[in-house]
Amino acid sequence: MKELKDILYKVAINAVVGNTTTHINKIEFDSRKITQDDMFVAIRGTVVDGHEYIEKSINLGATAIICEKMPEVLVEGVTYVQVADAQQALAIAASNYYGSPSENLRLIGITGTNGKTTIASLLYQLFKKAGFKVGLLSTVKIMVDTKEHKATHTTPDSLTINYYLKEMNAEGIEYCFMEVSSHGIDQKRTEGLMFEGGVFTNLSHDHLDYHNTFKEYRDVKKIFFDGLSNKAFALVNKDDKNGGFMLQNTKARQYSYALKSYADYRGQILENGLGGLLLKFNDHEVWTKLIGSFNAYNLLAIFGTAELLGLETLETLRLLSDLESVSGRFQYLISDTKITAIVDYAHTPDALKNVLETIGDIRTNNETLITVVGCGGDRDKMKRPVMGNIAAKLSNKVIFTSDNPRTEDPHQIIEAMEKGVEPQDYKKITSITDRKQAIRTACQFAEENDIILIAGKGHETYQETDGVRVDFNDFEIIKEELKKLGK
Ligand SMILES: CC(=O)N[C@H]1[C@@H](OP(=O)(O)OP(=O)(O)OC[C@H]2O[C@@H](n3ccc(=O)[nH]c3=O)[C@H](O)[C@@H]2O)O[C@H](CO)[C@@H](O)[C@@H]1O[C@H](C)C(=O)N[C@@H](C)C(=O)N[C@H](CCC(=O)O)C(=O)O
Ligand SMILES: Nc1ncnc2c1ncn2[C@@H]1O[C@H](COP(=O)(O)OP(=O)(O)OP(=O)(O)O)[C@@H](O)[C@H]1O
Ligand SMILES: N[C@H](CCC[C@H](N)C(=O)O)C(=O)O
Ligand SMILES: [Mg+2]
Repeated sequence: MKELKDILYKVAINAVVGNTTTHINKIEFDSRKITQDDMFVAIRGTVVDGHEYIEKSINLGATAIICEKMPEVLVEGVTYVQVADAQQALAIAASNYYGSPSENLRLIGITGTNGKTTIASLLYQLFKKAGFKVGLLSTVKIMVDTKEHKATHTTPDSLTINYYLKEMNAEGIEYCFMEVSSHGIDQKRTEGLMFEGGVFTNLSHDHLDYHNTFKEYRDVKKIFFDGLSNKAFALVNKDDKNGGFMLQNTKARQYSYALKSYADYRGQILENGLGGLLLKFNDHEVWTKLIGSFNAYNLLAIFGTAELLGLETLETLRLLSDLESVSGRFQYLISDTKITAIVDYAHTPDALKNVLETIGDIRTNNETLITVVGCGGDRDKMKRPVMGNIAAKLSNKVIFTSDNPRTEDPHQIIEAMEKGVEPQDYKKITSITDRKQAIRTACQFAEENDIILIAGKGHETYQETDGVRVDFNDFEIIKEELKKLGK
């Protein structure tokens, strides 16, 4: 129980009707979860308007309502608080309700199109290895030091974020690394959090179904850096043309990392093979088990962050070489007949191109590269032909298949991917809607030393069709299928 006026501390309020000394049991933004003495925050969503559920939430016991528009009929005994932005109000209220937990640990946010999960997860691993208690909020999972919780979003809603940060406080956690998605920024999920640092990875075509234009997407990412305080640091990838843009209006101390230009944290790839990466960071050589040139960027961002957080350089370098790959991020196995199978979460054109080029770089002989890939339903339709094009161009054989069709017809998604394929690549492509069958076919095609890439679903342990999720794990399936075929 907390007093309403304490929960509303620093919330920009336009009007109040009723008593703000009333006691609130908990905060909810979904009327279906309301119980007696809760506060309901009405949010205009992408599907429905939460204002339509005000009456229902009062019937269920809500005694305080936060809304952008006052209802026409006000109920006696209920406190109504009108705000300009309910999502922002929710985030600030959530932080107040849980006792400003972000101020009691060192919170680092990682944003950008690709690399967030990799960087956040590896920073978690690195700081754990350095002996600290660490928290992680990521696409793959939420970690409260060693306790694992299921993640439903890359950046959860503000109530969930603050709930876990509070858990982290109780556990005595010192560092927390979190992914900050563009949806998260746009929906103000991270508003009111005290970040000690922000890291920018890169920006490329993604989520244009949600953000309409690339400019809008880029501007949303910048809002995160605009919001950092002068006590925070901002670390950006200078090789990305939007790196500098992110820093234009930030109050934070500014740092950069780059492989191709001069930066505070400079990197160079000395060796790049299936065995790992040999890198030079500033003047130090470091060997890592991670593979792929894009991981050189991720590792450099990690190196810079660790330095900015005060870890000792040589200790950081030692820990970097100990890091293990993140689940579903260039995760690979080599079979008995020396077929290399790689599972990767590349689900954007840029990520797919990167992964395929990376495999191209580390191929030693002329092995056949077979790619199995699909595109998710109810997501950006523009990326489908682009991904189809890239997959066909950069592989020897391609099997187009389903990712998570969600509510869409899988055949139509595959057709859209096929449309991007150039005539000279037609002969490389096969389309098999059933993902398991597609993986099996790739295994049948593969001969000794060949490489199979299964892209798009990475760590996911399900496949979603028509709102139903069935167990599905690319890595387990490829392992099984290769074994069944005696390969
Ligand atoms: C498109 C999108 O981002 N949607 C998010 C949004 O939901 P919404 O706007 O659709 O909500 P809505 O259904 O219109 O409902 C509006 C309001 O009415 C309320 N409501 C609704 C029904 C009811 O009976 N009673 C009621 O009170 C809802 O609780 C909500 O507050 O707000 C919800 C609460 O925070 C999110 O869970 C939901 O994420 C959905 C599930 C989602 O799929 N999001 C994805 C796209 C996402 O956020 N992805 C990013 C990462 C992407 C990436 O980088 O790859 C992420 O951070 O995970
Ligand atoms: N620095 C990078 N630059 C480009 N591509 C990358 C980079 N790091 C990882 N990738 C590729 O992008 C895919 C997604 O990586 P990761 O999960 O780390 O990104 P993310 O930003 O968390 O993505 P999401 O928004 O989907 O959660 C990886 O599977 C890999 O193929
Ligand atoms: N966070 C991303 C993940 C996409 C992963 C891909 N497998 C898909 O289902 O489209 C999203 O929800 O858009
Ligand atoms: Mg992620």
